[in-house]
Amino acid sequence: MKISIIGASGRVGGTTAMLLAKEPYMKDLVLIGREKSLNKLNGLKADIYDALAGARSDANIYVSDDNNLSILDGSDIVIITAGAPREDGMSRLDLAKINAKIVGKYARKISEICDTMLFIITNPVDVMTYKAYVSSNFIREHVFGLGTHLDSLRFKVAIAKFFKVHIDEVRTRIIGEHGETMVPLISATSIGGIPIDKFKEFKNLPLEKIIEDVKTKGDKIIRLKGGSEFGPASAIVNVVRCIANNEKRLLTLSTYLDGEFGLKDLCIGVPVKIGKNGIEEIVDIEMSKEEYEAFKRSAEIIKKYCEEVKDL
Ligand SMILES: NC(=O)c1ccc[n+]([C@@H]2O[C@H](COP(=O)([O-])OP(=O)(O)OC[C@H]3O[C@@H](n4cnc5c(N)ncnc54)[C@H](O)[C@@H]3O)[C@@H](O)[C@H]2O)c1
Repeated sequence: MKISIIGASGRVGGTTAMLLAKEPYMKDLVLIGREKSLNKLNGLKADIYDALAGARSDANIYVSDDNNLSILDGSDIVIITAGAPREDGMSRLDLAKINAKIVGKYARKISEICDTMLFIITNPVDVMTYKAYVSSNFIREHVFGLGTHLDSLRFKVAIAKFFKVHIDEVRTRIIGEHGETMVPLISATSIGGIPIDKFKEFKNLPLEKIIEDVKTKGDKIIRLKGGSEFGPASAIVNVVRCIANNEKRLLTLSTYLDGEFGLKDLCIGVPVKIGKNGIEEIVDIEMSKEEYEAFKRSAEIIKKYCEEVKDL
């Protein structure tokens, strides 16, 4: 596979590059950054090559600045992690507007160069996925964002630790915004195939605290070590692996809705089947009344932001 990363000089882009280069299906990995990041990207390339022999990977790594995006031609997937960090006094909408210009510009240019899949990581990720979709001429199956996949993984770990079971026994997901209004789907949570609320210990599960921890996990990691990278990069590789191996797993990614779940013209985290064709199905599940109400509230907030950035 040929996979390109725009924003590879950053934390998430760099760690994703390292993890991806070791995957068995990787043939060509392209690292893109701004001109001023070229030294860093070349250092990253040299460092990753050192790691490949032990991993028995013979992937090729290429580096380019973003003035030469034609190198993206032939990419199966282009991952966008480029974005400005939130600064003091900046609202989420301020950041959304700045990053929408960056993501929109790249999405438009990429769609002029090649037919590929766009995988958006830049925050606010639902709004950026929408901006990438409307700025490119790609079909919606080929434009998706990391959405609440990482949040779902964080929730899964917390449940496994509480019930003291192996992580693989837990099935769960969080849908909605990758942000404050995310919605945990207890109705879709099971341990060893048994609905979680059938367990006696369920009544002691500190659900509100766990959800608050999931919501603030990113901020906590930023405070403690400057930013998260292993979690997001591993979540990104999960998704890429599904596409590379045509795994058809049900993950929770941000995708463009056109009537599913009663919603239109926004991108939001929902269960999707993912395989070699990208988003192969939006899984329009039933949820409890309370969950659906919370999901709709989450969608309203994202939609407002999408409208603000649509024509930037
Ligand atoms: N969706 C998720 O679950 C999730 C998880 C973690 C991080 N993120 C987001 O991913 C993005 C990257 O995070 P990070 O920790 O790697 O950040 P970072 O600051 O380490 O890296 C950002 C990258 O963007 C580039 N960049 C900055 N301004 C740019 C501009 N104007 N034009 C082009 N490129 C520019 C930087 O050079 C760098 O390569 C952020 O938006 C972050 O919020 C999303």
